[in-house]
Amino acid sequence: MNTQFNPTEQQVISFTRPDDWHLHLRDGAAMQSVLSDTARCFARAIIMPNLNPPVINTEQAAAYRERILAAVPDEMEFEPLMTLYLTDTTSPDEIVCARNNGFIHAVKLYPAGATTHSTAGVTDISRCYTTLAKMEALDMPLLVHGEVVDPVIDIFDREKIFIDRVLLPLTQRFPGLRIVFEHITTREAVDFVQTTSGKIAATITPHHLLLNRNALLVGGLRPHHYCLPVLKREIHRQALIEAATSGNPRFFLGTDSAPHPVPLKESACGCAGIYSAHAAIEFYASVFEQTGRLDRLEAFASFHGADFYRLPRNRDYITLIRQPWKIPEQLEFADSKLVPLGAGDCLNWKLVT
Ligand SMILES: NC(=O)N[C@@H](CC(=O)O)C(=O)O
Ligand SMILES: [Zn+2]
Ligand SMILES: [Zn+2]
Repeated sequence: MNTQFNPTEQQVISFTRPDDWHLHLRDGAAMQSVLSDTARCFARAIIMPNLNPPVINTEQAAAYRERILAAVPDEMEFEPLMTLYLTDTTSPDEIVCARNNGFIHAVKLYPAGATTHSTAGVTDISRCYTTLAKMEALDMPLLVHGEVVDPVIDIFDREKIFIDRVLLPLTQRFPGLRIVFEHITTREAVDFVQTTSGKIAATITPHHLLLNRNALLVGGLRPHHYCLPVLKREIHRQALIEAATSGNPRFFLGTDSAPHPVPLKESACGCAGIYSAHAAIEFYASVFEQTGRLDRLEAFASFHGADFYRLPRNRDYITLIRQPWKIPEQLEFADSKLVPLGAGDCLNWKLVT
């Protein structure tokens, strides 16, 4: 670690307060222990609905929103942007209800069995066509966990194949539907988002920018680097870095911060999910700095997502200073602990709070 002062290096960055466009807050005591990590930095976040049981209607989303707001520490401000979990039986009327409610900003598609808490997800997208048509008509965005669940498809190919089998046909059938391809992990996903004529954007996580699959598998199995979609080869990580730092407004920040307690990660069958909220903006800053594109961090973190969701950009600012600090090995998580992304590592940037 080089902590010597280098006068040619930028020491402070200030920019418009960012939002997190993909976040798992969980519920109850678990939510209570992670919420301030997000609220210290982000003004708003798109809240994933994969609770157990999932958030499938407007009433449940409104109640969840109230629980989140009640858990925000007094000295912080934070706006949860709610989503509904799409099922085979979500009705067009439910979309109308969600749209009229005003707090619901999107509907999330989990292919059944694709990821954590997705058993109630969609078994066949054609069952949702009338509901998707209503979303298109009411301009309600669809958020997508983009992986096929076909057991014969290799796990490293599940995103790529999802594009051809599901996403491309979906954009052709519903050209007016706004879609966010969540937590993209492959060069193919980057290419698709860049070139499609559909109204598509994508979120990119800090862990997929920082790590390739060696971080999961070399030198021993590292369960805290296991997430879905699973980490990919270095060429894919490079494509994601290029996309995130390109200035293209179709790419924006979404941490997919997904906390799980240590015993469920360090297990014979460990859960998918990486926790990054404790240092999210600092992780992104280090990636953008390494690429020589700190000047493009603000647009990626604070403008592109708000513009896509047609929400006003935030008006206040955050400041990061160059101050090396060590990420804790563990954090409290309800009555357990979690191991955060970068545990024990040093970060050069620190958010001033
Ligand atoms: N990303 C993950 O690996 N896990 C997420 C679910 C998801 O976003 O797919 C979770 O809820 O734990
Ligand atoms: Zn997902
Ligand atoms: Zn997620």
